[in-house]
Amino acid sequence: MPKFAANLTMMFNELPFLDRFEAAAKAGFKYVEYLWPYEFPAAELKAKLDQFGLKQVLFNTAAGDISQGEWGLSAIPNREAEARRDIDQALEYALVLGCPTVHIMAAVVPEGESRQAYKQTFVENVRYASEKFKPHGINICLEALSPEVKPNYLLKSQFDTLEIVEWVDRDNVFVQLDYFHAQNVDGNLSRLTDRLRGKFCHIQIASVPNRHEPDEGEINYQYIFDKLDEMGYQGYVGCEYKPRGETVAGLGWFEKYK
Ligand SMILES: O=C(O)C(=O)[C@H](O)CO
Ligand SMILES: [Mg+2]
Repeated sequence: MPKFAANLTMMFNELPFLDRFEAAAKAGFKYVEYLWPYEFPAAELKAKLDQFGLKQVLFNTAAGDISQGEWGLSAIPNREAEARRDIDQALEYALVLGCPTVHIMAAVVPEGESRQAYKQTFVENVRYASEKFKPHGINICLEALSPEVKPNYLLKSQFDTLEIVEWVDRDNVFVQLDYFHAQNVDGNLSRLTDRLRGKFCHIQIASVPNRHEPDEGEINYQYIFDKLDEMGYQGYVGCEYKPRGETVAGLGWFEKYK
């Protein structure tokens, strides 16, 4: 049965962020993920995890200056020093939080820039991170984002991500298989899951097209969850969706998994 993680960035927005840990635990979650921890001291977040018996299973490297359209620095040529500081910071947080996986964000590729140069830079920074994280048993995942969500992001298709993972060629670097983006770009989710077998270490879910709870829309998630069980998938499934309304009211789908 899948191990579901509440995404505290997207869910429980009725509450201030630091109150979402208790809400997630009360709703029956044992695991949490969220995009970025850096607004808070790692020790404060760890105390929240411990207070409510939660395990942190994923977070991201810093996004850069979102107001300037940045969405990750690790693929931007000539910004390697900043990217590697972000990677080092992510490692510090992962060690305090006891988090097994970090999503290294790539970058948006501005019109006219060389995608190949961005890919090369990303590979080199991910290899740097792999070496730093490996002694601590921490995995890295890389994620494709659909253009409707993040236009011109370096990774669009799951096969863009697979190309980078195989190019990096390190045993602690994997695909972050977000079925919302995968359905929007690649489709054919069952065959895609088979093709990525052994290459993904973290999954995220949301309905398509509205990115709500997984109990609506065009993806038959029960079929996907059963397939993951049959494959023996042992990772986590991040609930990275925007609740239709009040978060707990939308958790009927989750009842049978508690
Ligand atoms: O946008 C997503 O789907 C993600 O999982 C990243 O954390 C942020 O782009
Ligand atoms: Mg995602």
